[in-house]
Amino acid sequence: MRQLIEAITRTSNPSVVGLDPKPSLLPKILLRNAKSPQDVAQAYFSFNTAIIDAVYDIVPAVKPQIAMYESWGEAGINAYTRTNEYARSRGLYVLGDIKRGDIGSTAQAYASHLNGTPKIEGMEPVDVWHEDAVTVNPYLGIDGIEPFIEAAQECDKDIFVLAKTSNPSSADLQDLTIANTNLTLSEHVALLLEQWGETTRDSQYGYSRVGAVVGATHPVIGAKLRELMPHTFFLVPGYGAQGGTARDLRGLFDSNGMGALVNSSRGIIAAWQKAEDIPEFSSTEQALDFVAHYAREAALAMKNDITNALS
Ligand SMILES: O=C(O)c1cc(=O)[nH]c(=O)n1[C@@H]1O[C@H](COP(=O)(O)O)[C@@H](O)[C@H]1O
Repeated sequence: MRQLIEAITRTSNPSVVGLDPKPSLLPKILLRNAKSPQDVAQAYFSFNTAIIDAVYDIVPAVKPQIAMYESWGEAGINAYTRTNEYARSRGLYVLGDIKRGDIGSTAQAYASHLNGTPKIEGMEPVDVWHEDAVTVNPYLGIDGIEPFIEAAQECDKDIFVLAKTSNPSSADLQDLTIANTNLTLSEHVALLLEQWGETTRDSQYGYSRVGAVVGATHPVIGAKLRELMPHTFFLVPGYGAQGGTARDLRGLFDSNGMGALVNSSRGIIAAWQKAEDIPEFSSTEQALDFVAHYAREAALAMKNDITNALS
C-alpha cells in the first residue's frame, strides 16, 4: 500500500474518484452521433480524460469500474485500458474495480490484471491493464486469492477484498453469524484478511498489500472491522450517492487519520448534472469543460468534507 499511502499524503486527500461512465451520466452532445460501441467507448474516454485532467492534482487515485466498459464489448474494454493508462500517466494510482474470484487455476489467469500477460517462451509479460490494484471477491477462499497476492507481491501492487459491501442486501450473507463462534461472516473475512496479508506488510506504514472493501453505509460494523484489521487498508465505497456521509467515516480510519480511501463515483463524475444552470452545449469541448469544472468542485468539496470530519 506504500504507493497509495504516499499518494494520499502528497494530496492530503484520502479519496478516490470512481470512473463509472454510463450514457445517462454523459452530456447528450457527447453521444449525439454515436452509432456503434466504438463511438460510445470514444465518448467515455473523452469524458474520463476530461475528469482526470480536472482532478489529477487533488486526488491520489481513480477507480474505474470495469462493468461500465464491458457493457460495450471490445471497444469498451479498450476505453477501460486506455483510461487506466492515461490516469497513470498523470500520476494517479489506478484501482481497477474488477471484483474477480474463482478457483485457483482460473484466479491465476485473472491475476494477470496485476502481473501482466502469462509467461510464454520468448515473450516478457505485458502490462495490458495498467492497474495498481484490483478488487477481489473472497467467496472461494484462499486458493482464489493467493494468485492475486503473489502477483501483487511480485509487481509491487495491491488488492482489495470484499469484506462488508455497501449495498443493503450485503446483510443477507455478510451479517450471518458463523456457528460456534460469535463472529459474523464479514468479521471472519476480516480475520482472514489480516492473516492473508501478514507477510506483505509494509515495514514503514504497517499496512499489508491485502486491503478490505468496507462500505461507508455501515459505520458501526465498519468501526468494528477497523479494530479487527489494524494492518488492513480499507477501500470505502458508498459515500455520496449511496447515502454514506463523512460523519460515518471516522471509525473506518486509524488513529492517525490514515488507513482508508473513500470512493465517490456518481457524486463526482455526474456532479455537473446538479448545476443550477445547465446550458445547451454547442460543442463537445464546452460540455467536457462543464463536466470537468463540476467534477473538480465536487472532488474538492469531498476532500474538505472528509478532512473536516476527521479533524
Ligand atoms: O468494490 C467496490 O468498489 C464497491 C463495493 C461496494 O461494497 N459497494 C460499491 O458501491 N462498490 C463500487 O463503488 C462504486 C460506487 O459508486 P457510487 O455509488 O456512484 O459512488 C461503484 O463502482 C460500485 O461498484
